[in-house]
Amino acid sequence: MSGRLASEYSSWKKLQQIYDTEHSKLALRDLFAQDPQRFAKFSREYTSSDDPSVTFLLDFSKNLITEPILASLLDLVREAQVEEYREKMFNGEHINTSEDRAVLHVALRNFDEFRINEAGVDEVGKVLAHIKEFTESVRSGEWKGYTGKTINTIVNIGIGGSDLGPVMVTEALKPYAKRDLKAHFVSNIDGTHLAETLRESDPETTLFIIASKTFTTQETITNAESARDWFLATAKDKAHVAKHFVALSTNTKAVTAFGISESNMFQFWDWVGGRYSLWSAIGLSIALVIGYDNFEQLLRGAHGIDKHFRTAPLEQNLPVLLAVLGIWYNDFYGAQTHALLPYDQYLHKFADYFQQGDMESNGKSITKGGQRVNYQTGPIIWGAAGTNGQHSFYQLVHQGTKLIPADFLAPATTHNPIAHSKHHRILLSNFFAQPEALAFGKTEEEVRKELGPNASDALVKSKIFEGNRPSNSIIFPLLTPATLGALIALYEHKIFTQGVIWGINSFDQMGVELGKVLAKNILNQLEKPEDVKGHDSSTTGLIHYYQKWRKE
Ligand SMILES: O=P(O)(O)OC[C@H]1O[C@H](O)[C@H](O)[C@@H](O)[C@@H]1O
Repeated sequence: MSGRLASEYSSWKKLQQIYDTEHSKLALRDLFAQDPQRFAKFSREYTSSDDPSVTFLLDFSKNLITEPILASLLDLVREAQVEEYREKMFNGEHINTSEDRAVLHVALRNFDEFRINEAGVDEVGKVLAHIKEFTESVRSGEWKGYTGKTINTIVNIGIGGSDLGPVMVTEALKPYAKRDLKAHFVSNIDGTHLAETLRESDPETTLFIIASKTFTTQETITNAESARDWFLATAKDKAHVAKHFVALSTNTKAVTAFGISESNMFQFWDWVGGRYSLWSAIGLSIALVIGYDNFEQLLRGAHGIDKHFRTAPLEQNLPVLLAVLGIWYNDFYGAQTHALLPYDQYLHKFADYFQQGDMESNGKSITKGGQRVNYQTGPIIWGAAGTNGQHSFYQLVHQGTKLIPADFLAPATTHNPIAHSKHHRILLSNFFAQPEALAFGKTEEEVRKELGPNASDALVKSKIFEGNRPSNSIIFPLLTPATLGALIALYEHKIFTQGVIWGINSFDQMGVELGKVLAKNILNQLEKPEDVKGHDSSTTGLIHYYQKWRKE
């Protein structure tokens, strides 16, 4: 990010030229046939320097690249000064320029490395100790509700980054969960979300965790107030709130005004972006569910990738490699989306999580210098756990008109080896088969041979798989807390690298504001038709229609 548009870099221009002259000739079938070393050249194994059990293989050989293309992509990384910006991030420089903030989620999991001079960084250890002490007291049953009963239900109330990380991680690490502690996550302002959760909860044994960086988010505060009303309808005395409500926030004033005492507040800081906050106090629900030690493992796993990202040469640097491959398709091939396809039921929220992680970070069209970009920025992230997706949208991925680069992720071993791991072998056979089918397809000749001489042309054509559809495969031994931490950090730094190349600020989210402001105004106009003012005819018509039906 040098103040210039990415498209002005000579490496970008070179990539455009390579694309124009070579892309029609780039065929995975040929590339593999020509080079028996292709897998060896285009795959890397990561092993954490702290903990050898945290390891995975990234195979990116099924991408539409050659060694010169990869070299040019890495030149782009250099020309965009990604390494300099990476240092700025780790050093706590205020790279979130629009909000004048440091971007230091890496400091939350920094167990041994670097020193940063930023308010709050020194307190990270203190907050972790608070999380440890509190989670141990709740999990052991020492912490009692207002009638002396132990807590058996937690309800995290938060939205966006104060919800998605804890949801994704507690699902992913269910094998490590304390099974007699039920965890619910209420995010939506739709009263249904809270009502259905409260139906399953008992005020005497439920702990509410109000998770909000700003403590001003309309959804969260409204849900928290209604939860408090529900609690007090039984508990009566406001003093009992202290045993059943804690807050995770940067805003002490608003937390205490809500009625939660500072001692029941877990602090974090403005240099933790919402979508990067699961490593902070926002992870309290994770620590409650899987225990503090496992939570710390999650952080340590991420820290291992931080060190890798910071020190590995670009050719070996996994987040950088994922980033440039994404740029190749997004900016030169015109791919609009990127699919995350974990072959692991426990990772069924992984794509949801990175929808915010990636799209809120890189869904920008103005550079840090205020210029409109003339290229594509962040991709649309989507996906679902395998093999379910295969029975729904894979048809389009294999034979549709769109190019959909995808990451396939899978654990080599399972936490649930039922039927002697038969399920897992079937799952993995699909994990191996899908990228193979996407890359190599099925030729007309192969289809004709299979169908025999009497098959109609139309039938033959409908069964052809063009192939040449790129993917990455990531395989790891087992989904442990530390491995999950490493995988999340891998994608965080991929997103960072892409943002720097595109010259955008990956750490603000101005695009979510306008709708909020309009909703506030409309909320005041919902009562009477004559109040509905200042809108277009469509919005006015919709509100009027609602008013015909509204009950209270
Ligand atoms: O944690 P909070 O302050 O309640 O914010 C919750 C979420 O809402 C905002 O609108 C942002 O778009 C998200 O980045 C954020 O994670």
